[in-house]
Amino acid sequence: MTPPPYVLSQGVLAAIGNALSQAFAVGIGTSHEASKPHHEARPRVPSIRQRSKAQLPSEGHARTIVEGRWGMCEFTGKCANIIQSWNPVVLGLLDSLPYDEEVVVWGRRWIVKTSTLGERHGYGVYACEDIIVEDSASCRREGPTLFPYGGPIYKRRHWNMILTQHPKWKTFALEMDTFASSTRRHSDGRVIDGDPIHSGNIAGFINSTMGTQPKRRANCEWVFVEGPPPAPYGQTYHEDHCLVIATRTIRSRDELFTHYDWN
Ligand SMILES: C[S@@+](CC[C@H](N)C(=O)[O-])C[C@H]1O[C@@H](n2cnc3c(N)ncnc32)[C@H](O)[C@@H]1O
Repeated sequence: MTPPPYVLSQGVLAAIGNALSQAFAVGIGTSHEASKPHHEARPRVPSIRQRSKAQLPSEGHARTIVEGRWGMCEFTGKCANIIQSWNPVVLGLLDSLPYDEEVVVWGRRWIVKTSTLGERHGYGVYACEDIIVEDSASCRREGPTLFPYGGPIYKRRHWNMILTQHPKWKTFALEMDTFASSTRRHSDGRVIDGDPIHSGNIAGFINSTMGTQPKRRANCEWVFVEGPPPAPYGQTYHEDHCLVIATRTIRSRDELFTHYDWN
């Protein structure tokens, strides 16, 4: 009888681990790992030897390994389609997002630097030019588009599976499908993994007005848009997308704030 996986010898497990890590050593977009002083050290995916017994492949079920946000994620075969390859440039985002340096994203100049909330709250996004929202914009969502909220898109239940494997990840996940059920296109809600370190997602650095002292006023918000982003960005890549929209005039050197529960 074949022994159950939990009695495999350490040597066999180590050999499997080595083979797998050679085959799938490259994570998605880790190019600016070096310049992230405000971020916690990224927890490395444990080697197979360190993993709990429950995460080892079950008997008779083919294991598929796919690239995760950084490092590897493992899933059984039926979940192998969860990862969409992500290239920030396709959506007009930068493949590397420097700090303290002006960048141009979607035709406007921005800088990512320490937030006005204070160093312990990390970075924030600042405008480097005025962005005028006309009083005549009757609906706040008619304001100018700033940039997309970009990153690989997962089904909610698959994202939850990834998180159970990586409980220490600081996540920047944005729910795409929170709008009314009558207009839902997907039965399973989708999530954008907007980690700015790995996806060039500048929107991931926008801080919340929640609990701020003195009170900050939101000057932008993220919205769901059905259909692909405007040309020339992500035309064929995206079925739907999320955008950050200015909701009131933003002056050069203003930090962007929106309202979300960051706790
Ligand atoms: C989407 S990130 C924003 C970018 C973040 N400052 C960074 O450097 O990664 C959300 C995180 O920023 C911090 N944050 C955002 N809004 C905040 C607020 N109003 N007060 C304190 N911390 C806040 C919290 O640590 C939160 O988990």
